[in-house]
Amino acid sequence: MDAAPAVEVVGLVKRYGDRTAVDGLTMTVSRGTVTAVLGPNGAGKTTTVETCEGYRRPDAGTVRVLGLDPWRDGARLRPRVGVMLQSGGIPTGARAVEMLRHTARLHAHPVPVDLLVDRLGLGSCGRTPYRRLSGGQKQRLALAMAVVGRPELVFLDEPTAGLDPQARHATWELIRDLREDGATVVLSTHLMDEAEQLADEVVIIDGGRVVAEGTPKELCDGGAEDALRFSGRPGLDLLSLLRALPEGTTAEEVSPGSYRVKGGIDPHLLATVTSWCAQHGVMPDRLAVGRRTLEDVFLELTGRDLRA
Ligand SMILES: Nc1ncnc2c1ncn2[C@@H]1O[C@H](COP(=O)(O)OP(=O)(O)OP(=O)(O)O)[C@@H](O)[C@H]1O
Repeated sequence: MDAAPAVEVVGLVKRYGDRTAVDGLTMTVSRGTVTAVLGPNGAGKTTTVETCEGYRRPDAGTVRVLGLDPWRDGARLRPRVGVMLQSGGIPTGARAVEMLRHTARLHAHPVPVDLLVDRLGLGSCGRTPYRRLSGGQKQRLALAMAVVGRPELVFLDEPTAGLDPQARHATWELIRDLREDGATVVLSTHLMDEAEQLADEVVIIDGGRVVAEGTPKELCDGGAEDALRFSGRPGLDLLSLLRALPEGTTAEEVSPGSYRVKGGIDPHLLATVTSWCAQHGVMPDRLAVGRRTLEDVFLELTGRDLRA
């Protein structure tokens, strides 16, 4: 069997005019995994993924997808790779399920269309022209089109953006089943719970480079002593807080309005922080003690929350 990784990107550089969107990015996606690509807006996720899909040519570096060059070997890769686009590519007058049946016929062993229609709740809009579908219906149709050919590798760009919770869970189940069947899934997302729920590996991109990668557990455990975290209004007087805390404690504002206190976390320290907040009219929102969440890791690395 072909042992090449599903995706191997080495030193990728991509520029738009004098703007460098991807700046020496290196990442590997192992076969049979779900990898979440996270990053703030403008980090270079879409450019990287579009290069892997063969839509963009690298300015430097190499990209291999299933062992092939997506720019040159597009024709060989197309039947093996599913791509979910955020928009475009579908004629506006085409009827949803007809489009899906048409796509299925192009593949040797498609997933039964009725099954997909049922699982993604597309039954009610089967005869609706594409232009009349709601945003969520378009999104689900794009997902169905990406997976109907049983691809070995699927790229999903924010697959659940704008979906209601029910459709989101149906999508997550479908992604889990794809992995169960041995497919590799690369998904870009803004949703931490999506990454935490689905991803075997997480790659965090910022400024066109990978700033962290690993399993969600590795990323959350990495170098972290326990800390107390809370949110409040930005710009709290941390010197005043520190004066109330035992020596050796640190307190910082990791991003505007997000605070982290480290060192000797115990009930006494927790009480001191909440009492300081009470004295200063601060409601410590999302107060938590313990291991970092993926969201904390992201915030600490990029200084921004995912939607910033
Ligand atoms: N076609 C283009 N022409 C010029 N600049 C572009 C183009 N596409 C992207 N860029 C710029 O390249 C950088 C990376 O953009 P990219 O879309 O890859 O980031 P992203 O991480 O996918 O962001 P988002 O989460 O907002 O989709 C940004 O600064 C963006 O403005």
